Amino acid sequence: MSSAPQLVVHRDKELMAQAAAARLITKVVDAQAARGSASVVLTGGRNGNGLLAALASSPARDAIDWSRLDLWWGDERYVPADDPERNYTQAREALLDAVPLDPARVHAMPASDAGYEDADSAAEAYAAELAAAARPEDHGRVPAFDVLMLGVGPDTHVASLFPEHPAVRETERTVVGVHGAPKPPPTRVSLTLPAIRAAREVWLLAAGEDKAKAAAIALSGPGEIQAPASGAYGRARTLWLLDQSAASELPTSLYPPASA
Ligand SMILES: O=C1O[C@H](COP(=O)(O)O)[C@@H](O)[C@H](O)[C@H]1O
Repeated sequence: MSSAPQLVVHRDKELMAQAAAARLITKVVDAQAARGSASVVLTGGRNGNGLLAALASSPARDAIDWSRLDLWWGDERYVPADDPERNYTQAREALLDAVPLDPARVHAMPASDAGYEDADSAAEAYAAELAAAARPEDHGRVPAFDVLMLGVGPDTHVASLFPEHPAVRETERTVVGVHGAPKPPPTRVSLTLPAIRAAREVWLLAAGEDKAKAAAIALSGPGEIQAPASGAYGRARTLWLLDQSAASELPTSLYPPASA
């Protein structure tokens, strides 16, 4: 099952971050009410961190039972644990250090000094962690994440799946080591498209002028090898959350007139 993308366009990136944070709170609260716990995959990058910061400053964040939330990552820069470029470190600064999470449910991807031989072995270990968390009803090797968020890069990359790169062609493994990424740092660990597509909902975040071309290309239907963002979809829903700048090169037929 896959879902056609739905688009929501907000006035600017601040409003987009606040609205997406509100949407995430509701989604997590609903999943916890329905299933006891919720699982969310975080993204790195400016838009993802903006959303986390908006969540941190929202009074409604207390509606979430943080102890019953599993957090995973879509990708990680393969750098030492104390490197400020790590997506995990940036997420901690934006939100995670301020909320009462259960540390056993915070599934950071390994740092380069965590004792693995290389990014490929680190990826294998993360794939094993995901497989161990998948329940029989998830029907796969990764949990059926409630929400998986992806920041869309200006070149249409999502997670660490870059256009024409070997990682975006992966059809078997759920997590791979990425070598020679065009955006620094060159070595990374990333979920693959098959793992991303196991999520119930995939949310693609694109705010800012530098995302306009990427959104237009990804939503105009090229293949996922050329535009990885176009291959990211959820089983129940695929949602593009944009601001007007990022939507400026889209045909207006793709979304209703911009709201707030
Ligand atoms: O390097 C990365 O970049 C993308 C997008 O980042 P942005 O700053 O252009 O919004 C992000 O989705 C990914 O997680 C991250 O590792």
